[in-house]
Amino acid sequence: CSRDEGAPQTDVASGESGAEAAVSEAAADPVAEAAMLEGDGSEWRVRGGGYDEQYFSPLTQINKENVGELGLAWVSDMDSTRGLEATPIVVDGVIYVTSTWSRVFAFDAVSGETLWSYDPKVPRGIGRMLCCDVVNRGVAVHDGNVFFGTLDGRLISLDAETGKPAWIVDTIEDPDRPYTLTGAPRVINGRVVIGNSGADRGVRGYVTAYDAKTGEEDWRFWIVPEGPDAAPENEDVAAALETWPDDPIWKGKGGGTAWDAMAFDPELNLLYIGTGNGGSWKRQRPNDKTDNLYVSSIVAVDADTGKLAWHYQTTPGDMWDYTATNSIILADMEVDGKQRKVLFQAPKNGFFYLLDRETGELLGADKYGVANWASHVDMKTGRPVLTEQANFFKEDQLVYPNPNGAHDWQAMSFNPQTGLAYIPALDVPWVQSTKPGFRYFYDIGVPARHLERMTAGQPEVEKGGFLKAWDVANREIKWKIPLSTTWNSGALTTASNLLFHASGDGYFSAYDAETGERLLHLFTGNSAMAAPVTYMADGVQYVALLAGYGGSGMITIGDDAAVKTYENTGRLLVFKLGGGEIPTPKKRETPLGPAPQNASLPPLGEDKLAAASELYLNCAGCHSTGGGTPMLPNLSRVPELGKDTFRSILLEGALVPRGMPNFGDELTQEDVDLLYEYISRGRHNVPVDNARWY
Ligand SMILES: O=C(O)c1cc(C(=O)O)c2c(n1)C(=O)C(=O)c1cc(C(=O)O)[nH]c1-2
Repeated sequence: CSRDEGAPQTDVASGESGAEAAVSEAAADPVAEAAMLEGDGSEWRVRGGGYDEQYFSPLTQINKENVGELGLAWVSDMDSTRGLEATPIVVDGVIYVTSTWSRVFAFDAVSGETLWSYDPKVPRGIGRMLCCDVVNRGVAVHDGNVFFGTLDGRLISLDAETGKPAWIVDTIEDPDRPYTLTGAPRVINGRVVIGNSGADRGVRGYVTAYDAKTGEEDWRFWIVPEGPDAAPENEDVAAALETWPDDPIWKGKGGGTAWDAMAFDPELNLLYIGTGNGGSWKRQRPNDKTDNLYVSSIVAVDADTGKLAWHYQTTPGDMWDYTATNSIILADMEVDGKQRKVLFQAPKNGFFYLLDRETGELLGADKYGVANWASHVDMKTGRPVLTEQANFFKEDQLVYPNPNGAHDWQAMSFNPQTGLAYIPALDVPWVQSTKPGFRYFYDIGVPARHLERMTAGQPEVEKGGFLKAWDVANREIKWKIPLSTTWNSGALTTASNLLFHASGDGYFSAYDAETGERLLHLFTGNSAMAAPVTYMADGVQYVALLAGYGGSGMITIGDDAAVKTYENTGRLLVFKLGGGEIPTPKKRETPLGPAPQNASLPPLGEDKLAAASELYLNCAGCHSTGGGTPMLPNLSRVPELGKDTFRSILLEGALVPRGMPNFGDELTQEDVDLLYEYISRGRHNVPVDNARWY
């Protein structure tokens, strides 16, 4: 990690009335504050449209009859060709949104004019530490300030009007550990709450609350213990420690990082946090005996103290990257004849969980996707009943879901009128293996094989990407829409019973939220991942979509993805009734796909080829195989650069300023020369065994 480059400064202003006074003042009436933030829906002030994270808007100007008339109001270039994941936040006529490399933009919500932008100058070498692209999931806006996290772990408060920093704090506990940060902060009771990322590389996850006025740290919730020999910080950590093995190997690396979902109930004053996978997917945590709390869990903490109220672990002793960081939605509804305050989640593991959010009582756990790692959840114990496929140590098993889950971070939405939750879902298997593979994972090999080969002879399931409507109270799928790509956008639903969604094939669509009938199908030419939002300005309802493909879908896009034909030009697209034509991004000069191998060079020989393809796994995590990814340069141009330049890129970091990390500490010159020969022969264009997830 090159944290020394452009190192974060701590610049904590001392608030006039002191941290405590500021926090308690803002917390005076959390219920009234939550109602104010949700308002009448004309703004989109908090991430999910409200603290309940429903991604539901009460706006009705756009309805089933007129939605077909949507066209472009304005479009803004996000200066990015990689993944864009932010939910736009709309306050006082301004849209605040983040781009790649944790940059923030403020646009006039009506004209699209750029009001200001802020670049925190994240050290570009950090790309190597990230599991899933140089993404950011957006800002929080509160009381005249814009808060956001940076890839290198800073939390920054900007003046909402000018974009100038008010304070900057470093949220990273230990700069020598491979922490990163991609999630959006939430402002709750006058505190800015933020988690972090890096579980796959071995960090100890935590969530911290800072005073919104001053940046002073107020409380921290440790998701996992430090290690078997370390004194627990408090009784919640002590309780968690009981569920970990007495083996120093997981020390400091337990994982559980909270990198996306949070929701808040102001009446109960409980903050709900979704936690991530274990720091090692296997081996180091003998999970047959230990649950590894609070990994892959929903934890409810007191919003003023960070003290645990209850927890529910969706995947005890997780070994499959089955994070529970996915959307957590709060609603009040009748379940089995009883009115309940519920919370629900469709985490990666394929089960839809319905909980009483006051107590954590499990009310339902039902498969919403294909999941063969567990047969069912025992409603008495709340635990999944594992199948043979769950055995990590048995080679070549086809497991559903894969590590992108049956649903990843893309926002699920909930319409209280239809009672349906809309899940951007995928049913795609993978093959887990303990053989060495991607070196990216700090201690394990998790290669995958070709889906076609591995699924031969397996029972047929309908694989692919879907938009699924889940009846929350009745605990069943109502309908699902098949999509031609597996990696698609978050969902938005409105009081007109509309459902908005964008797919990887470049279409922005609206559906009847009751039936799933498609009412709008607009070609934008952009593959999108982030959730659309809606707002009103000067009596006009707008729908905004941030579009730019990447994230962990970067190496797994389907053949129909628009980014194969069009440039992955990051854009904020804003629609209104009677709007205009949508200009598509520029077409690629050569559509992406496997390029020919170079037959003019002598073959490498079996041993060298095997060694080179193993080395290439270092590259494949981002650059993929079979012709490269749409987000990063196609390595077929490497021979044009020549061997010396290739060496200087990999061993000296010549392209670090452009986001290509330096591998000088890991690869030798001999390795690099071998890679050069491999790529020069076009071998990286051959989709090799073990080099793709699916
Ligand atoms: O364990 C982690 O800390 C962590 C972090 C992130 C991230 O910060 O983006 C992702 C994941 N895990 C992950 O498991 C995952 O599927 C994922 C997808 C994406 C994305 O942006 O598309 N990020 C992440």
